[in-house]
Amino acid sequence: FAPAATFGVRSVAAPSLIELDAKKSIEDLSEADLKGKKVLVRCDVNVPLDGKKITDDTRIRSSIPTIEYLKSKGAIVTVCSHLGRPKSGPEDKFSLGPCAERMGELLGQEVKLAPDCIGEEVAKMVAAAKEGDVIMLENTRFYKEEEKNEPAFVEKLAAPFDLYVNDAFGTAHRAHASTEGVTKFLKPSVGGFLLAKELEYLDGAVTSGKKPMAAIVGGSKVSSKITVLEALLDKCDKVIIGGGMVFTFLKAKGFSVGTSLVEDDFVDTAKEVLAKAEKLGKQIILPVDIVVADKFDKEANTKIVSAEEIPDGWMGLDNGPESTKLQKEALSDCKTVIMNGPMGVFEFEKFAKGTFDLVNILADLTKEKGAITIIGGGDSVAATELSGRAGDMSHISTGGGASLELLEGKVLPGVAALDEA
Ligand SMILES: Nc1ncnc2c1ncn2[C@@H]1O[C@H](COP(=O)(O)OP(=O)(O)O)[C@@H](O)[C@H]1O
Ligand SMILES: O=C(OP(=O)(O)O)[C@H](O)COP(=O)(O)O
Repeated sequence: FAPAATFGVRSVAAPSLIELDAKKSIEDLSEADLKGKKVLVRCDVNVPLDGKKITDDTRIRSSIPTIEYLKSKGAIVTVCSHLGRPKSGPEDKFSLGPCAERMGELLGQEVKLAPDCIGEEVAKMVAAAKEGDVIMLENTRFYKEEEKNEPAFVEKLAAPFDLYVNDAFGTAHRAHASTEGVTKFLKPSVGGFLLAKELEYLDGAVTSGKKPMAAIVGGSKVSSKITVLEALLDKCDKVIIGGGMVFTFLKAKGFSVGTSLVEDDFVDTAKEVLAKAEKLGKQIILPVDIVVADKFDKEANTKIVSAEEIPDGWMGLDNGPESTKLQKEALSDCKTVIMNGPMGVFEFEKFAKGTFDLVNILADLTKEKGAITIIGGGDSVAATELSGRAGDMSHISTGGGASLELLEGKVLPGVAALDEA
């Protein structure tokens, strides 16, 4: 790996996809390394919420083995994570309270929520904790310095701890204070079980993935994910675009998109992606019909329109049935499929069909044709669990953007920054 200091906010290309064996894991630590030691564990407990109710706890459940292991070795465990994308400081709706409570239920012990992620109160709580205790710090993104990876903040975050474990696969593509910066202040800095499991599976599936290979990219994080698409065209035979990602592409093609989600700054990127696909002779499958709504509401009035004729004042919130047919046809010969991002606002029943139908298509592809299907991302996994077909997929990944960047051939900064084995 290149030295961590050379990594920016996004990951960088590397000659080999993942040199996991080159990185230290918690299993490389001795009893003495852990007994009575204060361990900062970076998890990704960025779960989907309906108010304060967790609608899918996959990411929390996946974090448990590493925490149990550390406890069993007599460590004092403190978990940190972000939740959502708070814009300006602490906001109650982004509090990690529900995650601490759920983690406590899963561990069968209290997980105390610290009032902050840095500062005196946190230091006191950690100092007073006993072997086997688990504390959760409040949302690291309540400080803008987290995403900026500012050394002064990193130092404060690291201060109460002896060592660091990164188990946040879902955030490993971000070079943030709690995923990358902190490794410069805490030694050893090692990977946890979830991180290792994800990298191991995805490395195999991607480097020796059978062709034809397809990537399905939807959801609402347009600017995060549109930049990955160009590179994905090199790896994949087909790219299916859905969800909120669609409208930036439709705009790039010159169609009107009503009040749909569009990131105007990325219309040119969409044009470049379309041009590259044409040059390479790769298929980009965009929806041909869209379920539109007169407002963003579960009770909105809806109708199905051509993707080329979204009326003024209406917003696209799901794929239409003809689009699903096209997707099914395109996927029918694929041997490896990776999906990140739902096809519509599946949280509202009226806009869930495009996502659930596609999930069924993928599950059938695995069951009936033996295709490798990988579903990644908090909301994509939530939708797959909700549909009851999660068990029929080859792999449910806790990382969406992280999986896509791996598929793209990048080394993730959260992994690159860990100690060499
Ligand atoms: N057409 C759309 N317009 C607005 N939001 C959408 C649209 N389609 C899907 N979404 C939203 O995208 C969100 C998930 O996006 P994202 O975070 O990128 O996926 P994941 O968590 O699987 O990585 C969901 O909450 C869903 O409601
Ligand atoms: O949910 C996440 O990513 P994902 O939606 O790509 O799976 C991770 O927690 C990272 O969150 P971020 O995209 O706000 O940095």
